[in-house]
Amino acid sequence: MNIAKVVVDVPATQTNRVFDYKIPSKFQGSIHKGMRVIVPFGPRKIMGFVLDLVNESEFDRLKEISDLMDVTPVLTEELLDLGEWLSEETLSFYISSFQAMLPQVLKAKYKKELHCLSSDEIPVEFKTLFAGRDFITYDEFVEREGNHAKLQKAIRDGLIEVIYQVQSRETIKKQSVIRLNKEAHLIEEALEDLSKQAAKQRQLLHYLLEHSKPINQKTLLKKVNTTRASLKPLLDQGLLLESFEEVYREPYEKGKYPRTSPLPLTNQQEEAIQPILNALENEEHHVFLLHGVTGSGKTEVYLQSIQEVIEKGQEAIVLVPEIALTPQMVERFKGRFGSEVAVLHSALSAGEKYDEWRKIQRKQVKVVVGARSAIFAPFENVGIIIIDEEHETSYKQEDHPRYHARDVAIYRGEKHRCPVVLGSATPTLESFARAKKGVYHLLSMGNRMNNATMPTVDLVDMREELHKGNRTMFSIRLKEAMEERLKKGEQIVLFLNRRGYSTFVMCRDCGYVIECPHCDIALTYHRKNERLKCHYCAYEEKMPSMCPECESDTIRYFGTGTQKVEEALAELLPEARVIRMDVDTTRRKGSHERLLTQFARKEADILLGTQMIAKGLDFGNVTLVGVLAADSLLHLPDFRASEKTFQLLTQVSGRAGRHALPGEVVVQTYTPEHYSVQLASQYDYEQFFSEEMKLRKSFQYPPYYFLTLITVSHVNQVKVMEVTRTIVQLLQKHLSQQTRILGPTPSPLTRVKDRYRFQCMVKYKNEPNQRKIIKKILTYFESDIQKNDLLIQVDLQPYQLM
Ligand SMILES: Nc1ncnc2c1ncn2[C@@H]1O[C@H](COP(=O)(O)OP(=O)(O)OP(=O)(O)O)[C@@H](O)[C@H]1O
Ligand SMILES: [Zn+2]
Ligand SMILES: [Zn+2]
Repeated sequence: MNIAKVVVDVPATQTNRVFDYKIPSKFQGSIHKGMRVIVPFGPRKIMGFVLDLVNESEFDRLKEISDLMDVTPVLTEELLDLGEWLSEETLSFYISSFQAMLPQVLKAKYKKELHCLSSDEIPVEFKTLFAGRDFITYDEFVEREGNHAKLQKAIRDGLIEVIYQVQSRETIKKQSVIRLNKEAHLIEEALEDLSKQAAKQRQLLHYLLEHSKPINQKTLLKKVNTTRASLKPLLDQGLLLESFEEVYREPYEKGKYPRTSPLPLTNQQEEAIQPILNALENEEHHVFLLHGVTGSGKTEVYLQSIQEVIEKGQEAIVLVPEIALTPQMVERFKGRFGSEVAVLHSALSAGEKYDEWRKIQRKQVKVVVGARSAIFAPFENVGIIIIDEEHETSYKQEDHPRYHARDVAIYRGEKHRCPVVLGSATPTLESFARAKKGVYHLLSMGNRMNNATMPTVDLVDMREELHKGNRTMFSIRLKEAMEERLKKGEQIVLFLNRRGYSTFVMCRDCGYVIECPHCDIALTYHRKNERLKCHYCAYEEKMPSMCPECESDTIRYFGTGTQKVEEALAELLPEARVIRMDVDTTRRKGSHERLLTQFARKEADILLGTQMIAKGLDFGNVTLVGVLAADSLLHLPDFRASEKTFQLLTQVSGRAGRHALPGEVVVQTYTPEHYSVQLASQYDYEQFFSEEMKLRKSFQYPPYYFLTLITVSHVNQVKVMEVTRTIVQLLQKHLSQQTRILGPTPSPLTRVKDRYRFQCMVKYKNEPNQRKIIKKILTYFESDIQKNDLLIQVDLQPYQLM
């Protein structure tokens, strides 16, 4: 094999294919599929991935590969195949897909260098700059000289050449290790010769003689309570030897987690796990939907399935939502499987992530627990893939490649012939519908552990509070319930949904929300021209000055933040100790963990937070959960608004009364009659499912229809409108009659970073040629995209409609 097929690091339509490169003889036999290489491309050198090795090329005069970046492949053959599939599925560039599967540090960095070709002839100012060196970095030129015209002339005159160097960002952490460099009797002799004053040096030698093992320098210095200064002479005399050895950056301390063993399963856990174990045994690919109420013990089912996988000598991938990847969650996996577990979490530093990834790549671990991108873990013998809280929208990547981790999981599960388990108390309508149709295998756990009752939910109508003259954000019911808990020393979780405030308009008197007459979603308020707009169909109207329903003038847009709640709490219950958890208080590394530990140690009475506290927390002493504004999600311009509200209310309620003490939930709402609020308060998923499905059917949304969202953006508004209109016309011409194309209409975010955004939405049942057509449309606009900074984003299966 002397020719390599390479995908190059240039994300553009013309370069989105493989290029053939000759393998120079010095690299013959050492280049393998899945390695990163450096190749000449136009005037520069860039990074590329080797997809295949062949003997023949249809092109002659091939350029040669310049260098290798890896010793062993970073992508397995399975992942290479997956990357190609992913690009086709999501209409992304191959290079973006491959890079999405790898840790950030494996992305190439490009550095420009100026090389001096003739030190005699270069102008004098360059002579001083180069100061006799063959080359300098471009950065140094910018800093010290910066005259581009002169540089360009020197390049034209052939005196200076620009060379692009591809660099790897990988860094490997090394630590200094100290060992004896002579036999024991020689060291003892040396000890006798040491001067009396060199007490610390003597201690060092004694210590190493006693322990006779190489030791980490830091540990050694600490043990002997000294510094490098006393070590240095011993190294210089050759009595001791220092070496540098690779270590992993360990974000999670070893041995910190007490080991747990499998719990005897309850009957319903037993029934749920059996089909999974059968699939494992028969090496069959099935997708299981584990529908288990909060606190039903889903995690134990995962753990014992994984146990089985490990015993078979296989590997497990577990996805949990980013915000649920709490220390508590990590502990449950590390507690059971110890150092067999790698954790991939966005809060880790780039270096830590790289090290965790290498443990997987080197097969030093058997389990990876991580957020979305952990689905690309380079295991080669996957035995199970688990997606916890499968309804979470963070499993969809909102950037190139726009993939959903569930789809990737199922694709990999098929390849490895292994089960995929989707778990949730509130599955997505898509998944539950598939389970009902028998595409997925439904496993149900309807009871909590030890048949603990679900907490009772009180719906408090905030309109009535207002009528009673209570204008605070806490209802009388919630206030009393909190006081009661404070007295008893029990704990409270207060939940506020931060997202989507101030966008929809609601009457505070009667709870009326203004919606689009055609789309069943709330209209969005635009402060600038005082208008309400629909972001699906371009319908708009004037912001009314009084409620169309009850003629009250208290109609206004809606919203409040956690900080405001904290202040209000301090006034209402001055004696309560409050921990606020939101993006602001958890920005620093480790702060998330610190706050939760404080709460677990009962150093606070109230945990106040956003989405972050809705998932996965398991505190026995929490007996009250308060939801401050249950409606805030309900009126987002998103057809999934009701589903999201139902999910969130169920998850938040699930935090109360999980152990011995019974729980209570107080939900404050302006629309207590809404079916998603009502049914969440009754824990009636099935009923919610059937109500919501009816609506989806009549308004033609998923899971009955598929959606494609195309968003166009550019600095020139007229251009954006024109391009979007053309796209709509092309789609109308080439897609089938039954397919509906909505738009062009301004995107909900009409301008981002000075770029205007327009969109159109395709609703379809069956469009086998859609990808091909959209690809053609993209090619049609290619030169505008390349030269005029036009951006066309295509999202097949959009989750984020804002
Ligand atoms: N077989 C068992 N025997 C005893 N205790 C168990 C068993 N299985 C689970 N538990 C305990 O029950 C509690 C709830 O379980 P777990 O957190 O796994 O539920 P879950 O279904 O994942 O809930 P959520 O969806 O709310 O995260 C945990 O404290 C767990 O340790
Ligand atoms: Zn509309
Ligand atoms: Zn009203």
